[in-house]
Amino acid sequence: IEPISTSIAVGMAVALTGFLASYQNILNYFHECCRPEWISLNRTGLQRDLKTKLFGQHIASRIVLKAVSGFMANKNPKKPLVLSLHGWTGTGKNFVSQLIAENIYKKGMDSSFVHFFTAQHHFPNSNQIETYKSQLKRWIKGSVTNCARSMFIFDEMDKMHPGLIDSIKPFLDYYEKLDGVSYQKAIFIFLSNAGGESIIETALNFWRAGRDREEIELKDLETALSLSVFNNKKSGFWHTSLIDKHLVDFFVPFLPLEYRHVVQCVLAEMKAKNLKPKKSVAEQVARDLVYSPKSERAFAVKGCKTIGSKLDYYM
Ligand SMILES: Nc1ncnc2c1ncn2[C@@H]1O[C@H](COP(=O)(O)OP(=O)(O)OP(=O)(O)O)[C@@H](O)[C@H]1O
Repeated sequence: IEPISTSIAVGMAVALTGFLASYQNILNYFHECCRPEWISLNRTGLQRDLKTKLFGQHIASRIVLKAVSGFMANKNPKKPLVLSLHGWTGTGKNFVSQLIAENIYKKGMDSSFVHFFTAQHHFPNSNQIETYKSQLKRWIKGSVTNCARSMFIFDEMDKMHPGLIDSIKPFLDYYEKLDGVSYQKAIFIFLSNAGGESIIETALNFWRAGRDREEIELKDLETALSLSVFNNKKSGFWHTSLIDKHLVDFFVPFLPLEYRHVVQCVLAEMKAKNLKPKKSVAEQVARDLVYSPKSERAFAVKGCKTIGSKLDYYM
């Protein structure tokens, strides 16, 4: 072996390795991949967003921050994080999922590791359940194989076929590995209106008693989120099966929104649209919404849901 050519060959190999490593680094820098540079919790960011962007949801805010930061700080979770978000329409369930995604994934909801399903859009035909089941299972397995820190959001959970929910149950469980894949670092978020009416009832009792909304505690809503409530035909079946096996880690109640929260939503929407926030216009928009019960006008029937489109009309 000739020493000079050997040194040149070794030198070239080292240089090539170095080049490939830096090329990989550059690639990772520009192209989303399953690494901490792209996926890691910004706890301060999540805390700030929940405090400043989410209105009227002190309980949800607290639970979500604790649940997500505890889970993400755990290097070896025993099971995936499963959150079940409940409440009336337009109260912020999708919005909170978005805030979670934005503070974990650099690309937020646009991340290729965040998967969003909605019952009526993705699984519309009940006669195709078997196809949906195998597609969904394959999708979840493929995604988690690709990246353990994947997030799955299921909207309109109360409209999902029970068979489909059954098919995802194994992924939520305490298995170390399922067919060679570990799901323990994934996050599953279920959104539904189930329990919404009972949450409103509790909030209304506080309102009528002239008590501060912030005084409402999770334990006050426990009945609303209890099995007995979910156990009705309309919204119950899926929950029973998940609760029975203790697969849901946190039930997160969303309170109905009041006039003052709607005003905050309108002002936030103005800011988002680069419009100069005008309180008088925000109050006008909020005043023109429908509230329930009619006599007391306690809670906005559609929460903050239609604000975006309404604002165009008022400005
Ligand atoms: N509590 C809130 N704080 C701030 N903004 C809110 C809140 N609730 C709703 N919004 C605004 O209204 C929009 C619609 O709300 P969102 O989609 O989160 O409602 P939802 O609870 O998921 O309703 P649904 O049950 O009908 O799906 C959000 O994108 C956000 O801009």
